[in-house]
Amino acid sequence: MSGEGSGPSPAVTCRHVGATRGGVQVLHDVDLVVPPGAWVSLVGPNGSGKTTLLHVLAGLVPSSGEVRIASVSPGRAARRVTARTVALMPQRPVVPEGVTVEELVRLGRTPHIARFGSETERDLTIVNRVVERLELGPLTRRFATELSGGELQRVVLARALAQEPRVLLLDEPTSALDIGHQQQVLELVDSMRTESDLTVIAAMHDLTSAAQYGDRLVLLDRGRVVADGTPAAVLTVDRIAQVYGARVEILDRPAGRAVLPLRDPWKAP
Ligand SMILES: Nc1ncnc2c1ncn2[C@@H]1O[C@H](COP(=O)(O)OP(=O)(O)OP(=O)(O)O)[C@@H](O)[C@H]1O
Repeated sequence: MSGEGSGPSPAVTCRHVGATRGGVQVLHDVDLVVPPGAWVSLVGPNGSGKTTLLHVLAGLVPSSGEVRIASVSPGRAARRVTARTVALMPQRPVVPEGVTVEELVRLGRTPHIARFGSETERDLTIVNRVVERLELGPLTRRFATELSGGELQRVVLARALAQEPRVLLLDEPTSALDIGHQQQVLELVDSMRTESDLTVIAAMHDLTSAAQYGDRLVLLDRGRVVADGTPAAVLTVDRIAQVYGARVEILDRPAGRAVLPLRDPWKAP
């Protein structure tokens, strides 16, 4: 599962990566090699370091060890170069006042526009295509600050996709979405992944979605990778009990592994 060997160059390489937040070490010795076109679901309890790892990969948080996205070192390369290679859909997007949905999505093209240049026909075509695929047409003239949480989440994903990155980092991409939009968004990302060899690394709390969309799961616990493999290898009843302190049943379905939370039968009415 490492993606090493004689295949294509990895899309993502982390070797012995560590990171501190507020003076505390929150990532320890993370090794991760991801081939182009893979979907890696990053799972783990609250505070286990998922967002920190995504921010390290996006070059937003300094780290020790080696980090490469394609041939770019995100913490060291110029921001524009990094932003043409890797896009982050943040968990808590910050939206400036007075910016419309269309303007926000168009901001995704900024790293591709020459300094002092303006948008080309191609930039506008890409923005329109993303808006159409996420069915955002009716929202384009609205102010982004006035959207619902789920609407904003889809707009922020559109901005990241308009960036045309090689690697897309998603931080809880469906946390504010209803069940229909969850499926729509995850299917869309998956089809863009297969169409354009996009590499996806998605932090997800929903273990069923993580297993059904990810061909590989990386489980973090207290800043360390404690399991890395197929959903079937990583998601076991015992491991979920140990890492999350949760009681679950595992269901194997044609679409993949499903994780069903169960109430303690002694406490149920
Ligand atoms: N800016 C910060 N300053 C200080 N500590 C931080 C900061 N950001 C994160 N941390 C701490 O780093 C640790 C890892 O946080 P992180 O957000 O990466 O976890 P997570 O797995 O994404 O959590 P969640 O599932 O709750 O979103 C936590 O203990 C968190 O409190």
